[in-house]
Order: sequence, then C-alpha cells, then structure tokens
Amino acid sequence: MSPIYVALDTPDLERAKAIAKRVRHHVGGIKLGLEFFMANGRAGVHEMADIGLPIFLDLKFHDIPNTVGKAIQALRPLNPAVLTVHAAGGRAMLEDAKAAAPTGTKVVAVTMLTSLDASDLRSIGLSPDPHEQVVRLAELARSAGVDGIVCSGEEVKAAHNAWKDGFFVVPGVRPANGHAGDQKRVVTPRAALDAGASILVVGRPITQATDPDMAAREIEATL
Ligand SMILES: O=c1ccn([C@@H]2O[C@H](COP(=O)(O)O)[C@@H](O)[C@H]2O)c(=O)[nH]1
Repeated sequence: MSPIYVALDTPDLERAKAIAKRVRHHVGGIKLGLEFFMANGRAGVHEMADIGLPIFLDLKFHDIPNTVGKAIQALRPLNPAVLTVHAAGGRAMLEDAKAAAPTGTKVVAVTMLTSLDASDLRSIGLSPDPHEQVVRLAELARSAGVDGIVCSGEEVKAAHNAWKDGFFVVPGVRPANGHAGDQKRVVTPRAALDAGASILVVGRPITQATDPDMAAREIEATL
C-alpha cells in the first residue's frame, strides 16, 4: 500500500472526486481538510469515502477538551482512518480527543505546522528550535495516549527515536526541485520515508500538476 495520502484541498466536490479517481492506484489514502469540509461537510466526506480509499480527516481540532471531544463524537459516523488535533491544545484535550474517536481511528497531534520556521516560533514567544518543539510535543502526545504526531521530515527522525511505535504523518513533502509554496520545512518524499515517516501527505505537487496521475506515479517511483 502506498504511503502517500493525497491532500485534496478544494471546495469543489466533483474536482476532488475526479482527482481521487485518477490517482487512486498510486496513493494509499485521501486527505480532506478544512477547505473541503467547510464546503462539502459530512455528505462530501461520505461521497469521497465511496471511492474506496481510507479517509484522513485533517480538521486540526484545537479547543477546550469538552468541545473537541464532542466535535469528534459528532464525526464518529464518518469513521475516518486518521484525524488531527493540535498538540498545543494540551494533555486533557488530547485525552478527550482519543477517548471520543472511533476505535480504529488514528488520532494524530499536530506539533509544529510545516509552514512555520524558527523565526515564527520566536514571534509567538516559543524557543526558536523546531526540533525541541516537535520532540516536546511528541512526548506530550505519546503520554496522553494518542497514536502519533504530524511533523516535518526534518524532525521525524528525532521524534521516531523517542517514540518507536508512534505513527508519524509528514506533510510539506516536495519532489526534488518542487515549488515549496507556503511550506517552510520541506523534504523530499524519499527523505521523509527514510527518516521514519509512516505516511506522506502530498497536495499541490499532485493536484496542481497538468497530469495528477503521472505526478503521483512519479512520486511513488522515488519511494
Ligand atoms: O503541519 C502541517 C499540517 C498539515 N498540513 C496539510 O498538509 C497539506 C499539504 O499540502 P501541500 O499542497 O502538499 O503543501 C495541506 O492540506 C495542509 O493543510 C501541512 O501542510 N502542514
């Protein structure tokens, strides 16, 4: 099974379905985020699930524990393979998120967004060391009982060393010479996998390609 989850960041359900159907033999799952969910809601997720690939629901919950727990309970019928919360929501929120999720759903905690760098950490009053930030939040996530974390390919090795059986989601991956866009901590798919990623999230390098099927196939061939 391919470790690639294609991020279908579009409000257009028909476009999302069309891309998913084109790339389905070269990806292991479909990631749906806020842009898709705000436009298409639960009905849209059900339609995407009908394509037959695992669904990663990337809504990055971050609120008080009661609110996050209830929100995840409300999503239980969607039975996603993976869902995200922010590690910075704290231990109680992570515990309630895991308790509310369906048994088979992997709950993963976003540590430091891949669109941020050291200077962004400093600007929000945190120690400007991405490794330190990721490893600290990975330890919180592990001890709170969630299944894994989201981090960049630059930190996944350190996080993996500290949490051998964790589930590591790595976005911000780009083929060699790929356009980073708003991503700041970027590695190639091969490097992320070698460093310990469990799954790779790839969006625009596939969805914005003239031929998404070919783009997914070329990325898969590097793995
Ligand atoms: O730290 C994070 C957490 C989540 N994401 C999501 O992954 C994809 C990446 O899309 P690209 O087009 O490949 O940049 C997107 O849906 C983000 O919401 C992330 O990039 N970084």
